[in-house]
Amino acid sequence: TGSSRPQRLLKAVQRNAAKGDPQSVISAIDYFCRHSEWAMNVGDEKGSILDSVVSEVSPTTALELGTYCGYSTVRIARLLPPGASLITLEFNPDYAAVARQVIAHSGLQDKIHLVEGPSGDSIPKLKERFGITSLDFVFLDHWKDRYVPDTKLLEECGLLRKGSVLLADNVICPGAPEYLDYVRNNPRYESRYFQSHLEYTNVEDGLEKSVFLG
Ligand SMILES: Cn1ncc2cc([C@H](O)c3cccc(CNC(=O)c4cc(-c5ccc(F)cc5)cc(O)c4O)c3)ccc21
Ligand SMILES: [Mg+2]
Repeated sequence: TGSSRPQRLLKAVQRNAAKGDPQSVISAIDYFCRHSEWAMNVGDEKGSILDSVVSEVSPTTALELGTYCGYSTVRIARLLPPGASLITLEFNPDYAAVARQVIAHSGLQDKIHLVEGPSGDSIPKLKERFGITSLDFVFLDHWKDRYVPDTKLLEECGLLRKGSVLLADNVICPGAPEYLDYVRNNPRYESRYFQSHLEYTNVEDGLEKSVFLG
């Protein structure tokens, strides 16, 4: 049978991006998604907002929920300070296989730990598995109905500390209404909405940045 969209996206990276050059990997994916096939990467417009938040936080330990093809994984990892690392969770083995190759092409594999499996299973094991005490930054981009349960799970596992920053994709499209309700009406979070557009379109979407107050 034929190739999948993630596999075609990977081919575009391998053909058009320079090995070891994260920016060229990002540009190759954005070009492919604008001119060949739309794919659910955070994209360049929301990606610039992601970049500014990651740069501001400069996390030592970062977590991403939902790797997909590794586009935002590379975007985040390229901005990490020396010695910092990004853990990214992906349950779909086909997506994980493509993401590993996209990450390898970028040359950032030493800063990234891709864990295969559902977030609900992996989150409780992060402390023991990676020897972390808390997370400085979390990017939520997996199933939108998992944003609230996984945020509660991060709290329960003691993975958030005063100042931990959560950044959630797609809070308008496809939408995460329960999540917006949770973080905006919770005294333990200080939230702010960054208006933007759905990747590669002019449909409204945005990112919600929420700081855990402890
Ligand atoms: C539990 N667990 N643990 C790890 C983990 C990892 C995954 C996968 O990475 C995965 C698979 C399928 C869907 C998603 C969520 N993403 C989306 O659904 C999305 C949609 C659109 C959009 C917007 C408009 C449309 F018309 C169509 C799609 C735009 C976007 O940016 C998205 O992120 C994530 C899933 C559950 C997981
Ligand atoms: Mg998304």
